[in-house]
Amino acid sequence: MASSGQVSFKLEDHPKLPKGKRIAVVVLDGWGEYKPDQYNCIHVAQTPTMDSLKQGAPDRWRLIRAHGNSVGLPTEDDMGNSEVGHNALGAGRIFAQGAKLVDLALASGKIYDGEGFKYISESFEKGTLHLIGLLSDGGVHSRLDQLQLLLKGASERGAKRIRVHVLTDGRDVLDGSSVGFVEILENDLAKLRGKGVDARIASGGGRMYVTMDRYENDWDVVKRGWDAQVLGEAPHKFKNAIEAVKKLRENANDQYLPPFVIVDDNNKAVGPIVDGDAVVTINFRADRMVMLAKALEYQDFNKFDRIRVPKIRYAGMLQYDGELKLPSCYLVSPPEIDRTSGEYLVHNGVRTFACSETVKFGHVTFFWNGNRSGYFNPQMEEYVEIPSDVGITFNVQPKMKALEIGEKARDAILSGKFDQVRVNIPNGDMVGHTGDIEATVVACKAADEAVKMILDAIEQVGGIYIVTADHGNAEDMVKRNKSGEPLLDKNGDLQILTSHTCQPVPIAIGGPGLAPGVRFRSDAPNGGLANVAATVMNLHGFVAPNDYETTLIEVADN
Ligand SMILES: O=C(O)[C@H](O)COP(=O)(O)O
Ligand SMILES: [Mn+2]
Ligand SMILES: [Mn+2]
Repeated sequence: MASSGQVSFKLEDHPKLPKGKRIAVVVLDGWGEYKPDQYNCIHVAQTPTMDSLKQGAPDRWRLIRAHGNSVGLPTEDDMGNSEVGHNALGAGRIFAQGAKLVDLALASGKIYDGEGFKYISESFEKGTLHLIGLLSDGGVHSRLDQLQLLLKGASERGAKRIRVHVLTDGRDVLDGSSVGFVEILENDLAKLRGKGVDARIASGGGRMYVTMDRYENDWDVVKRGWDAQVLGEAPHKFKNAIEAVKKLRENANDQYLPPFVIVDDNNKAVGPIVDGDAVVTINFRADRMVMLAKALEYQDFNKFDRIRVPKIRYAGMLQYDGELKLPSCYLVSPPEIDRTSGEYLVHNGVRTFACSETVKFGHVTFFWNGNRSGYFNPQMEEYVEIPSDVGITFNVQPKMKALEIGEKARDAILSGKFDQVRVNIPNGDMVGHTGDIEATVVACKAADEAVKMILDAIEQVGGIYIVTADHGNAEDMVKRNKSGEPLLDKNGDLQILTSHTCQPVPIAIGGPGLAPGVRFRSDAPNGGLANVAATVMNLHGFVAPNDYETTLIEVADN
């Protein structure tokens, strides 16, 4: 992080816009714009506040891009996600993201020349190489093709015994697709065995129930993974991973499969992690790997009883937390997201409040600040986390903590202690991921109510609001063919889309504090999430740094 040294954080005054307005920055998670049909939960739900903002188009409401190249992803087919979305929103520039950086490092072979790979390869002679991560082609946290290349590359460079610990997806990809991904992986491992490499799947489980918790919401999730991956213990034992996933899917979907271990003919786990082994967590995205990284790396650790702590060589696919330097070894350097808008604004006297509930808390803090935990200046900032419900799927509580987030934001706005009040409202996304259409409609209504609460407070204090989203999700809940018609599966059932989408997201500005003449420019039709930071800086009365993506607003002469 270039937070000191040569960098000047002084921002120039905006020639026309005043300082000192209270500004609410509202991010609706998973709230895109799509055609209004019965699978568009935002359309079906009662969302009077968001609907009313739309009336301000084109001057005060428009759409912006939130996927593909506009957020630093490898291709235009890549849907947006929270990490890249909030990185772009907060940093004001487009950085090549983890997915792309790993692609490049694998394609050039540089991944094998780095310190991280050298470090783990010292275990190849005597130990086992364990690869742990999300098994899908979702491209949000990891990608199957990258795992396949790494398996090939590591075995060609001396790994003789490899164990893969798979986490099934069904969240960034269709539910049920896990079987196919395990089959592809098994096929690759069989080929490696044909070449004399002892390569097998050792354990597994569904990502939301095993290992991939985030922001310390529920350490039991990580413990279940630890028990299977490290200790070789799980309630379900199978000889074969394809059979395991098929069987466990009878009672759970891909995201929530219980943990299992693969055992040999003597019922002994084939791949616990032991002294002398190497471990790589293959996800490039940070949030859902940080907790496991801590368990693998920290000597002092009290979040759960690890029972046995093997002496391993551990590397992340990337370094997941730049501030904590976690993990200390990694295969690919993460994007260097420096000089984020949060850091600039704090240096220019903007007192900031950020809030969400646990499952999205790091989005408006950690991701917003360029994958950096902690405050830039604790005197100027306050980050409030509202504890999320634990141990449930959010279709059961689709309102989540939206109103509590709204209340905290309202109070922060009214208190007069902050110039910027920033929130993430999670409902559309978290409930959208469950694939439950009815619940997602309830979720969208609750999110809209939270927005109203915040806008009302802005109205009271003569402030400004900017409302946007990080990517699509709730606006389309079915898989479609190229002409946009819903697709059915082989049983004739609708194929429910649990993942994000590639749709654009809305952005709206307003409030009594908005200076007369402020409107969206018409000459930035391709504007995306990265243009928001400069826009927010303008509304605070500053000009954004030169290398930031351009502002979305202009001040028309009246
Ligand atoms: O981690 C998740 O929940 C999904 O893979 C992506 O959702 P998010 O990018 O909105 O967090
Ligand atoms: Mn999101
Ligand atoms: Mn999501």
